[in-house]
Amino acid sequence: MQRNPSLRAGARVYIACRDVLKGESAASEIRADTKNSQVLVRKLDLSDTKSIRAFAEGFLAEEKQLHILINNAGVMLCPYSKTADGFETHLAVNHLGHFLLTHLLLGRLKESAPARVVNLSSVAHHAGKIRFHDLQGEKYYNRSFAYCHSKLANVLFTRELAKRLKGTGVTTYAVHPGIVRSELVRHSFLLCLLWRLFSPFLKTTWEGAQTSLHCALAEGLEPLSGKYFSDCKKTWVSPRARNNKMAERLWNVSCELLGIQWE
Ligand SMILES: NC(=O)C1=CN([C@@H]2O[C@H](COP(=O)(O)OP(=O)(O)OC[C@H]3O[C@@H](n4cnc5c(N)ncnc54)[C@H](OP(=O)(O)O)[C@@H]3O)[C@@H](O)[C@H]2O)C=CC1
Ligand SMILES: CC1=C(/C=C/C(C)=C/C=C/C(C)=C/C=O)C(C)(C)CCC1
Repeated sequence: MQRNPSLRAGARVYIACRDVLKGESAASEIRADTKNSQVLVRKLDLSDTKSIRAFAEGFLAEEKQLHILINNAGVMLCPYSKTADGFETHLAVNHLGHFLLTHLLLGRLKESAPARVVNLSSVAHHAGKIRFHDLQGEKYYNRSFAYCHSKLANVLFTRELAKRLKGTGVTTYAVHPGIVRSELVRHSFLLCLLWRLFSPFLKTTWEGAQTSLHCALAEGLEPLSGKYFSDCKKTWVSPRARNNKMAERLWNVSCELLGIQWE
């Protein structure tokens, strides 16, 4: 696949990011590469519900259409911390932030249907559990498992969202991008070392983007809404990720935590 396919197709793309300077530098590269000037950078800090609401408000005022939402941002192996809203950081950034953002933008996605929501998960979801009795990790915290739990939440969110979106023309997919040579390992000295040593065997960021792009752009994926993809193919998920009761409970708890009502 070529670089930046949706931009080459003439789409307007928003880079929603916490570091606007970093976003602008990426946007300049993409503009130069695609000759499409329609790359816009906006501030979005997924660890802060105020920032998510401000981004969504600005976006909805600016844009009458939204066809593809890629919930890509993620953090891994963070030392224990809570966000301004009082949520454990992995849960907040990797799950609740995307959950709230999708909720706020869903009306526009429905109006623009056919439309798609792509949620970045991970093979790490296999080791995840939803610890409803201790969602904020106050009783027990392990930073590797905290990441795995949040990535399971991404698969369960995708599953429940697909169920609720049936018949709307909006479909959704969960993605494992592969093991990618990115900055995700920044909090672990050991993984930074492994990533360097094994760098030639890891996917490049370009390769890592292909499954997300496939789910966002490939024709005929609508019957697979709610499924999990790796290497551009529907792939097996863990038994917990197939648990509809767990998906529904996580949905309800997420709404309660965020103080939202999702019909
Ligand atoms: N790399 C891999 O091997 C794998 C990655 N994944 C998933 O892929 C997705 C992309 O990760 P990857 O590109 O590898 O990792 P990177 O760390 O390179 O990219 C993650 C991005 O998320 C952004 N981000 C982090 N916190 C926030 C926040 N609070 N608000 C807004 N943006 C934020 C980062 O912003 P900033 O640039 O400012 O740091 C960064 O741009 C993640 O969801 C990850 O879990 C899944 C499986 C394997
Ligand atoms: C042991 C080992 C590796 C480690 C892989 C790990 C630890 C991957 C974790 C990936 C995660 C958690 C991705 C994010 O979701 C390498 C570097 C592949 C090289 C071969 C030896």
